[in-house]
Amino acid sequence: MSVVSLRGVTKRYGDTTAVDDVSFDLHENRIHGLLGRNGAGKSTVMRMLTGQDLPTSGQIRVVGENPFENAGVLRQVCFIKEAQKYPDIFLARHALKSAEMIFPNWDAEFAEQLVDEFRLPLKTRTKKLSRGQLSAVGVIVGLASRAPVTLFDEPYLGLDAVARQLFYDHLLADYAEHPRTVVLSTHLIDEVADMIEHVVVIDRGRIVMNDSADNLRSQAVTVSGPTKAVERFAAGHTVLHREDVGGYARLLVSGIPEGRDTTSLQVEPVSLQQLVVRTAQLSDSVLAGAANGKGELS
Ligand SMILES: Nc1ncnc2c1ncn2[C@@H]1O[C@H](COP(=O)(O)OP(=O)(O)OP(=O)(O)O)[C@@H](O)[C@H]1O
Repeated sequence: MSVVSLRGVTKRYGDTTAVDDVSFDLHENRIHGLLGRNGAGKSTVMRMLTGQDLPTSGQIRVVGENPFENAGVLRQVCFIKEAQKYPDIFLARHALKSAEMIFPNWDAEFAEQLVDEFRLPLKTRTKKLSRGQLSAVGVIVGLASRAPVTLFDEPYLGLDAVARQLFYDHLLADYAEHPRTVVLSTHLIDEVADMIEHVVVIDRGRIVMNDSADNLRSQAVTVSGPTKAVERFAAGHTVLHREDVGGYARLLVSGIPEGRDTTSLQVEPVSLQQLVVRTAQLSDSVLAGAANGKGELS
């Protein structure tokens, strides 16, 4: 079932088209990765989903309704972003207390456990917290709110590696017990790859990938070996990336070539990060080709 749906959504800021005629759905009780390069449009999408911004055109539905100025919907949506601002007088514990008042599914015991594990000083003013401690406030709110739709917009940039792993472990364990729809936007794709069940990649405001992580992984391989054999293997398929050393080549091939000779070749699965990065690069070179009047890859 679709919990979030966008249909023909465009968002313009003056001359900038941040989101360009985008349509996609987010499914109930799944962990989604919303991925893309800097300035691709991820935060803009999330702001519109959480009623903080209106689309220029198109339709947005969250749990079946327009989220804009809709308190009933917004109680079911928790949006955690990097460098969240709190009123100057707020101590860390006030930030948690106000989340407790907003979110009907708040689990105070779970929040306390997380405060201990993330070593959050509750009596410190939020504006005096370190970057990582401020990120911890967001992560604790995102987890303990148990909101049916929970969006994390790179809230964990300040967290050290141990704290990030704590976040991933708790998210997975808590999601297993209390399934909900989660959206993770991050540039640390390798770190979250095992958690993500569905991937949406946005580039220059447009959707360039929208599929289950398993499907995406099964749709590409890396092949390496003697150049001629590698090229025979990949013939007729899109090459997302190529490296040549001497008489050897390593290709990231979209699609799994069937019935090809793999003698002397090494054929390996592709990581989600590789796939996302190379697809974004390919979309860049296609655009560059079009701008040069070539219109295709050389
Ligand atoms: N309030 C705004 N006013 C003007 N332009 C904006 C505004 N918000 C976003 N943009 C522009 O819209 C585009 C998309 O920005 P957005 O913040 O959604 O990207 P992003 O994918 O979240 O990037 P990053 O990964 O760097 O955080 C960018 O070109 C950005 O400059």
